[in-house]
Amino acid sequence: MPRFAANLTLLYPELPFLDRFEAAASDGFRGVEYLFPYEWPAHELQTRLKDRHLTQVLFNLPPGDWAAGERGIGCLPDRVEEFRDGVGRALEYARALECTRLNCLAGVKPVGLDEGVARDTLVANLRWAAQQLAPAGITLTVEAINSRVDMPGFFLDTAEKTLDVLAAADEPNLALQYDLYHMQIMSGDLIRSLQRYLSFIGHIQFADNPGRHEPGTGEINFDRIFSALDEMGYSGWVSAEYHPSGATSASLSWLGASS
Ligand SMILES: O=C(O)C(=O)[C@@H](O)CO
Ligand SMILES: [Mg+2]
Repeated sequence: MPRFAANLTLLYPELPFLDRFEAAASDGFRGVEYLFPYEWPAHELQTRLKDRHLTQVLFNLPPGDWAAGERGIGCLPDRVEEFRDGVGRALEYARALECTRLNCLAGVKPVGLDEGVARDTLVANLRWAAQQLAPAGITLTVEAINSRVDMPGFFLDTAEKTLDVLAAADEPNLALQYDLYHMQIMSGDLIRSLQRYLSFIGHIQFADNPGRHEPGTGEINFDRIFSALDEMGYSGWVSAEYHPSGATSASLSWLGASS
């Protein structure tokens, strides 16, 4: 079965954030991720990881003003300096947390911004960021996020668009972040698409659809998908990034069934 990680931003909402590491380890997770580490001192996070022998699997580059609705600044031509500062900040945390994977959010394209300008900006930003991160052994993933339900206007909303941008940026440490929940909404045909894009995938996340809750609450056949990932030889992390429909530990029967 795949190596499962817990997304601590979405899982264990019943606990204060810093207590979620302990809870995830007690439930059997060996890896954790979360959206952003930046509001906590790195040493606080380091201690939680070390105490429970957890691997920090991934976190996102700074996304701009998240509270104001920004969802990344990678495609915004007037924010390149801020993007570059964010890469430096993320690198400091990644070093402290021994994290070898960062994710870049492309952002929502403002209505008046030319598509080509947004794409060129993103390609140049990704190339620059990948080159900064490579000496530290870090892979930069780029996530395709559905623009139908969760992030209207998100610039990269399909695996195909994301791979096109990655090919243009053309750096060896760039990869696709494949979130089964978003891809089910945008295109479906999940197993065939995982097979097709396997060599470009650097990280996988999941939630059932509709609802973005745990496996078994929606239409996705997770037993079949997890087996298929094994059959394909996928050896990376697969992170649970869902809103538990009740207490988190009670939502993990998929983990028990698979370990
Ligand atoms: O919304 C998602 O899906 C995510 O993975 C967030 O971390 C934004 O990247
Ligand atoms: Mg995701």
